Amino acid sequence: MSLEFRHIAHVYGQGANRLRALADISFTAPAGEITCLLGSSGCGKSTLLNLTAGLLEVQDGCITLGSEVLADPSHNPPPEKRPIGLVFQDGALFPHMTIAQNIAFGMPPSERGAVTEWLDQVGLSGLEARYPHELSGGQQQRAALARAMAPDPKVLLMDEPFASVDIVLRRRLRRDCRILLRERGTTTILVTHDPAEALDVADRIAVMEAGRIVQFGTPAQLHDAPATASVGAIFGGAQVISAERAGDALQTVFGAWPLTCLAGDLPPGSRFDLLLFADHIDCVADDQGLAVRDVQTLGEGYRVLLKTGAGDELTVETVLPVSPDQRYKPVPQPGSIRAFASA
Ligand SMILES: Nc1ncnc2c1ncn2[C@@H]1O[C@H](COP(=O)(O)OP(=O)(O)OP(=O)(O)O)[C@@H](O)[C@H]1O
Repeated sequence: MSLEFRHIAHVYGQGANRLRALADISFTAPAGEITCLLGSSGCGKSTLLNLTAGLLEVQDGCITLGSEVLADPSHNPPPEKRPIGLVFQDGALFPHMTIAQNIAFGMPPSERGAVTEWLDQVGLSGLEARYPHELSGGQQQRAALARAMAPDPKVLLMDEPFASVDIVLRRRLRRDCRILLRERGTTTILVTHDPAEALDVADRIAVMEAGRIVQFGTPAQLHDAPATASVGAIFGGAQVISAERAGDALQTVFGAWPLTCLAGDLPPGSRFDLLLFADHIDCVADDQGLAVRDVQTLGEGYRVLLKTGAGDELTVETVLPVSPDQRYKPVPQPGSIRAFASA
């Protein structure tokens, strides 16, 4: 079943403490897909998740599940009355119950025989009699996932579910989770601030900034036609810098670059956000250029951090050797930069 958000707004506090956390959020998380809410800290991801779970009351707008209203200002059922499973960052297993008891919690008594299957599905066979503190962080997250999914919820909400496990295990957990969710066709919303994680697991991504959806689409749609420079910067190695038009050039803190470095036309206006990639910028020795702050050796070539006198930094990648004592001018390759009207 698809989960649809229509014109959701949310305010915390009153008077001088009033804070608008969400404004006019509308999108549909398609049935059986994984939709990621991606954005930096404080952009409103958890608020939207908590409104869906019933941990917060919907003040404005409407959330529907399939053809039914899940919540609106006149109808805010408590979490236990919603067909929703929840997984948080720390797993939040019941500490006084064994892993088997945790997974069985919420399952109808007639189906509790399936606990063994769930233990197998999440790779915890043989650990059913252990208590949560006797498992590793990753194993606890697997148990939390099984507990949330065992009652067969129509929707699964996950808030930074892999954040507390180390990077190697995180990749495996993500992969296992993605496979399991796809197999079961569970409509899932996953909150993350990590673009790599969103790209790794998401069928769709809702990019959030300051309480709004900046863009909603598949990873390919976001890659091919980013709505803003910051959406484009989700993809590895991208940098965003400000520029102004100065005749036939773009003036930046790193120098003036010809309009021929643009991919496509310059949008209307005079101030722009430029999206550029480190491996599309050449590094030209120039005594009037920028100082080298750091050089990192890559498999082939070097990643160089250049710095202006005012402290602005730009990363470039080059196959030519770079001397830390030499100054360099960064020169973007023709057709390599995308320009967006500055907000
Ligand atoms: N209970 C609350 N009372 C007042 N303000 C709150 C409350 N909860 C969240 N906020 C504020 O609402 C805004 C959105 O918070 P929210 O937790 O939804 O963001 P987030 O994107 O999930 O952030 P993070 O990634 O850090 O968890 C922030 O400015 C936050 O300070």
